[in-house]
Amino acid sequence: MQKRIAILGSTGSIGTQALEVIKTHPELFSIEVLTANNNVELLANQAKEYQPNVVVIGNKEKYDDLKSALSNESIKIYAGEQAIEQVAAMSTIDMVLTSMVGFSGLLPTIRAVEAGIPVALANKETLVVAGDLIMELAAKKQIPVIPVDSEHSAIFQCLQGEKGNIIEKIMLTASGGPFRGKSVDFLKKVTKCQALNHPNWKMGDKITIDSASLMNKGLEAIEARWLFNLQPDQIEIVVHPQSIIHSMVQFTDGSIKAQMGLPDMRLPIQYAMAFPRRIENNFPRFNFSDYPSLTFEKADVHVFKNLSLAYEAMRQGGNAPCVLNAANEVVVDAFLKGRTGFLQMSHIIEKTIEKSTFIDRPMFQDYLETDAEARRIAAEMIK
Ligand SMILES: NC(=O)C1=CN([C@@H]2O[C@H](COP(=O)(O)OP(=O)(O)OC[C@H]3O[C@@H](n4cnc5c(N)ncnc54)[C@H](OP(=O)(O)O)[C@@H]3O)[C@@H](O)[C@H]2O)C=CC1
Ligand SMILES: CC(=O)[C@@H](O)[C@H](O)COP(=O)(O)O
Ligand SMILES: [Mn+2]
Repeated sequence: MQKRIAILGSTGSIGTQALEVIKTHPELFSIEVLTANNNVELLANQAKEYQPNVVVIGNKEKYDDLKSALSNESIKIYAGEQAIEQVAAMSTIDMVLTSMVGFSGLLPTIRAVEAGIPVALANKETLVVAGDLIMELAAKKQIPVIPVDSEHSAIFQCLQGEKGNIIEKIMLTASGGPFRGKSVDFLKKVTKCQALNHPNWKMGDKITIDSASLMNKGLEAIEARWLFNLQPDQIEIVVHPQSIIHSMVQFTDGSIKAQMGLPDMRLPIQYAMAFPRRIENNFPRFNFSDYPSLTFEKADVHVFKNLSLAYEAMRQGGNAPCVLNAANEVVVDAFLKGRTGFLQMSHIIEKTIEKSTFIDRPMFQDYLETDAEARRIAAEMIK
């Protein structure tokens, strides 16, 4: 029986790789829903090839273009944020892959979980913003949230077969990004082009900038906290420039399990979609002789302030990670548009956290308001 998949963000890096996996395994997966924000051309081509029941374009202004591109197909076409939310809860879906970027993933993820649909979660920002509410809802509904993010997939894989409260700590590996080992002086002058040049992974622009600033690792620590029910002190960052060990779990008896392989997101995507099965593929295999040394370092939290900011927000709790995320989305967008410098990003995030209203025990509406307030505050500092 095929698993009917909804891919939210099918035109992005994760979305297109998920479609590659699905294409190789038509006996296991079919596409029920595809969504994108602006990229009508790619969405329409994907729809023609994979014949989903429904496609949605987030930007309503693109609806007519999508409709005419798909005029010869019998595919339902919708537009707008709310339509994405609604399709994420369709009863004909067996799994939602959240591969849209940023805060935009929050509401569709909640709708999917509310509707009792298992989630393969790539969109880490969703858990950074409201991990407490989402994991509580998922537990209540007994719905699996299966990580796609490579580090979290690694931990999830290490935990298979283990029982009880057995995690002493986890070690999230970080490549260190394109600026590993560089000084503050160097970072003052780095360009968008340099920051987008990730040493090991080809990803969307937003996460690539996050990797360069180490905010990605901060967001991943918060993501791990919620996925695996950990305290901040149980989450350690280990810089591993080769990105071969995708993360590790140290158990209460001191034993460490690691998951490793070449950096290829198709593997964690496939693992999440096929879970609990492991399925075959012909992805390139890791060969030890190609990597005579796998190395490990400490992260430089003085140069890469984002990592400390994220840990502080995680420790502070409440709506602080939501503020951090919103400010980060604003500054990354500004950096990509050449409107702020690389180091200013951390400065603006720090100031936004200082100026935002702290809420100790936020409800869902508080998160929406926090996100809006933090975006306003951060944007003011970019003008
Ligand atoms: N890329 C990777 O290897 C990894 C990514 N992740 C996480 O996965 C998520 C996706 O990353 P990635 O694939 O790199 O991102 P991309 O930028 O490549 O793709 C983002 C996708 O989301 C859509 N999208 C963007 N904004 C909106 C919006 N406001 N509303 C609806 N849809 C939107 C885009 O549509 P359009 O093309 O039309 O703009 C596109 O389909 C992120 O949260 C990232 O942190 C995690 C681990 C690895
Ligand atoms: C592929 C993936 O999961 C990314 O989140 C990756 O981890 C980014 O690399 P960094 O370790 O440089 O952040
Ligand atoms: Mn990752």
